[in-house]
Amino acid sequence: MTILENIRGPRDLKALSEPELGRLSEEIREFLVHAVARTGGHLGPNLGVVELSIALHRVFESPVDRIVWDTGHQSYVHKLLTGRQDFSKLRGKGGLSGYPSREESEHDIVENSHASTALGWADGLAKARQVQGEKGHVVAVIGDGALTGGMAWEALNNIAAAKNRPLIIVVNDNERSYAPTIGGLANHLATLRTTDGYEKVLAWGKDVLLRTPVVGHTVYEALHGAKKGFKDAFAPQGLFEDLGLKYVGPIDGHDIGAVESALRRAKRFHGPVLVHCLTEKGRGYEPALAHEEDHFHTVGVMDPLTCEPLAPSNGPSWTSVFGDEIVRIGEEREDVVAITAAMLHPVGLGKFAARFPDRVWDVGIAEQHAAVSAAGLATGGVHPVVAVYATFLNRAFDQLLMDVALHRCGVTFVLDRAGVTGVDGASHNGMWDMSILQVVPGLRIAAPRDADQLRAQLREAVAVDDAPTLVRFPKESVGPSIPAVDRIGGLDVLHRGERPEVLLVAVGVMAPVCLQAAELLEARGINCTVVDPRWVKPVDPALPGLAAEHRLVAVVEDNSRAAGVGAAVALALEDADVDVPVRRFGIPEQFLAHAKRGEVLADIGLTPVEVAGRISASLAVQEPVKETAE
Ligand SMILES: Cc1ncc(C[n+]2csc(CCOP(=O)(O)OP(=O)(O)O)c2C)c(N)n1
Ligand SMILES: CC(=O)[C@@H](O)[C@H](O)COP(=O)(O)O
Ligand SMILES: [Mg+2]
Repeated sequence: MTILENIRGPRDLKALSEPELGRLSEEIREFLVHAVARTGGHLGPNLGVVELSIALHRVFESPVDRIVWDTGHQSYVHKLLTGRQDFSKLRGKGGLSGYPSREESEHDIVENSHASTALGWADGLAKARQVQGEKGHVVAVIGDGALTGGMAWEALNNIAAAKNRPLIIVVNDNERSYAPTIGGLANHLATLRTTDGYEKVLAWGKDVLLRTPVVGHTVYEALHGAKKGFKDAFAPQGLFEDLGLKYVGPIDGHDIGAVESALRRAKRFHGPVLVHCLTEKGRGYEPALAHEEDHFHTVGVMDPLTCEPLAPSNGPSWTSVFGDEIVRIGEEREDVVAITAAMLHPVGLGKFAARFPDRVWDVGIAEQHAAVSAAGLATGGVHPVVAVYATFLNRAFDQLLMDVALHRCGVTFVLDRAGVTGVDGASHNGMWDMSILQVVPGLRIAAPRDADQLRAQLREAVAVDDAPTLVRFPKESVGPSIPAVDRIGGLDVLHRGERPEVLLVAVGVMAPVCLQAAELLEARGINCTVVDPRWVKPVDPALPGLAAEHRLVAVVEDNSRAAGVGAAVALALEDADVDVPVRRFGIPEQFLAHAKRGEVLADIGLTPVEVAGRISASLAVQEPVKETAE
């Protein structure tokens, strides 16, 4: 039995000796590399928090002490130490989530994988403790990347104001988001990282002075309580101390003893305290440390020895098609610039950045700033392309509405991971964009069905300079091109049956589903028309008239059913006094459990069989069409 196998819960950590803790760290790293290589997941971030997680669970008494993980992608070690060691189906259907999960454990609190929220959660938890007179510590673990998010500073502003409300912030500073963390904060953290003199002097002072009879203790207390000036001489605390937080660090985040000592000091402090831990993303696994792009932030299924991907590639991804086309556009249009929120490569801007380094900005994990800055860029005379994952645009809704759209700024948003993403769980699905953005006046939304359409719609989008535009596509390989057989208004006709009864409106990647559903229906004698609107907002003016020629309209989208494209089409028919029934196929108003994208789509009925079945059933209950006299 390994030491790790004997850890059933945090209590089992308390009695381990220093050598045993060292062995445990090695066992955990060995476990992580092999387990995550088998399933895919956040290998780099978790290799970086092995000692930190062990120290946290030795010093604090979770779940009475509340430990909140920001973003939560780095909670695998926490899971291993809190009774969850079956990683065989990590992020898979019925297996462990890749993020904290209340359903899995009482030790887990925040399931939201959107960064920069942990300090806000901790602020609330600490206030609740204080109001109820409850004992127990509140600890928030936040990465240096997540600290670049505005919400973290809103929380810090509140936390620092409450001098008598204990709250411990552990900054897991590995100097990276995916890429090296950017901005003034990153530079400040770097300053703190390189001036650890104060801690060393303090450690020396404690060691020597406390052994010095009579005066030693007094001198040590004086040293320890030294004014800010003394401390600044060794480690300019600046930012955090000026905010009113006690700063402890920088601490070697891979030295369990040092981290424990710092956490115990923080524990004794009756107010907000920040413990700055220096860690290494990918620690202990050379291929991760050598991976300059992101230190194996997320890996697919791979051979742990060679790091060769083992999952079959099904051809180019939507991301790569976007990444190549935006470079071509950048060659033709000097005014096109790009913005990423700490995800340059994941959103496909790596090639653009290499080609046009002065025309791309990484704003940190700051989607709201990205949108407002884009409004400024557009007003300043250039055309910004803001590339983010669909789910993360949610937090920039107000900025898109009130800064970009209200001022009719020519900004193009490119949403990757739109629709069901699957393995990253509920908060990662890009399922809300085409619902919440329906209410943005002037915004135009495109959903390409294949690579050719992505290229074309992206070009159409960046050509608009007096309104925001948005192009969205999913996390999967791009399928084969789907040619149009006709065009009606702005609608691409993909299929036109004889005397069709059903109009299938295929939104983006749902085109193959609709074409297969049409085949199934026609096998039952129900002929269909299948159209791809390309631009789903505003609804194409030709759609109501086309709908009027059919008995039923079915809108199929990889987006929430509520207030989605289907709802917009129904409204357009109503406004045109076209009383043809509309059936909406999309994602139900649920938080979807983690599973593969295909599994989730099947579970929610976004398959040809389900769509055809529902349409057939709808027609069956309709009044039969009266045959008009010949
Ligand atoms: C709002 C938001 N934007 C982007 C992401 C994507 N994302 C996940 S982890 C990560 C980097 C986090 O860096 P850091 O907080 O330093 O944690 P580390 O991975 O270094 O441990 C990013 C950008 C996210 N989860 N949330
Ligand atoms: C935690 C987080 O938000 C990202 O790391 C995300 O998990 C990446 O998702 P992809 O694997 O789809 O790029
Ligand atoms: Mg980091």
